[in-house]
Amino acid sequence: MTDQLSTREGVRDLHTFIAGLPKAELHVHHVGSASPRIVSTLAARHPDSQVPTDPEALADYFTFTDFAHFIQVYLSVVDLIRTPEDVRLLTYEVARDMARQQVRYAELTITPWSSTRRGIDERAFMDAIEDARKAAEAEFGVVLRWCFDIPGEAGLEAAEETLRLATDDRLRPEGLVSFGLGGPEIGVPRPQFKPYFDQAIAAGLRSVPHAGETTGPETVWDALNELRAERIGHGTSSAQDPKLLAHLAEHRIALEVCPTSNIATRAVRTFDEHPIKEFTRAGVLVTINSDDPPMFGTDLNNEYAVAARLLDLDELGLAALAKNAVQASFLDPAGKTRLTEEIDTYASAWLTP
Ligand SMILES: Nc1ncnc2c1ncn2[C@@H]1O[C@H](CCC(=O)c2cccc(C(=O)O)c2)[C@@H](O)[C@H]1O
Ligand SMILES: [Zn+2]
Repeated sequence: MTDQLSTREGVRDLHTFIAGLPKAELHVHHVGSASPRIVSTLAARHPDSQVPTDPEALADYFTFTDFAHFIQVYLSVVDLIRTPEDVRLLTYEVARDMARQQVRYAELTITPWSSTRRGIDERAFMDAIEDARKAAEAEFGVVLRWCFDIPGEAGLEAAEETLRLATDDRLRPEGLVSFGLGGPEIGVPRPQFKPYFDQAIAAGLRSVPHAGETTGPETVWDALNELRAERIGHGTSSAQDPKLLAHLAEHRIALEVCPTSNIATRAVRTFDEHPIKEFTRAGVLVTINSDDPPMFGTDLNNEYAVAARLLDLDELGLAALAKNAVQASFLDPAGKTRLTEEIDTYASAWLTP
């Protein structure tokens, strides 16, 4: 641990630095970002729901025994989103929470199939997220982009439908940049989704599947070779395969690392066993993300603090991590330059006595 982190003053300083650091987030789920404040509002609209609204009860409810339990609880929150106005409220309020953390740009993973299959009109769904995106940019200064993901466990019908929602010219939202794959990995082999990723890529979307979160490095290879992944969601088990690490580093395939999520879902036992250090040592482009922050009792700022501890980083190291996310993002080149400069300006002002 650095001297700076080992003193109380140093920790506070580093936390203050992180809180003001302009950031980009690449791996964060729409429903998984519903804070207790948002959950309470939605639950008040739909009082028959099982989800507790009291923050203490909610913290208990969001304690998971394993990944399957996490998905079960996650789906109970999905059940709270029943109308286009719920979709708009969730999206807009998530952006408000991001702005409070100085997040300037976020690629938010949305599972549209979960909402349309529950009866929300697809056109109204797209209008709701787009309306929230525009309002969030104008009012909070947060630029949002969408990743539509296939809920893998729901099978090929869900894949087909997600592809249609993502590529039909009459539906495809302006903010959509990428195509993903989420949910459990065990028993859900990645290669079966190849035709859907091929078509999404042909339609101009970028490939960003989850892989290696709950299964081994072969799933990450499948994501690369079959789904032509440009970034990997989690990729935690890549650390078990030195050839894979070298491949990721050489091809600048970024990992979307979500440390607290990995502990909360029991994908990794303890923070000290988290492979993030192996990734950076191998020269892999590491980005820091929060995944489903309120469900895991975290936020993006806390994930940067965790990374600082695990990687022994000072302010410049943290600024470099923030710039990794900009580099690995699907922002246009001018947007990347602007945000990178904003991070550099912030760090130099902080470090200038
Ligand atoms: N850490 C994570 N790692 C992986 N995924 C994560 C993570 N966090 C959140 N997700 C989300 O969970 C969804 C899964 C939902 C799902 O499989 C499913 C199955 C059957 C029915 C339904 C339904 O809606 O009725 C949904 C994924 O699409 C993804 O966006
Ligand atoms: Zn995720």
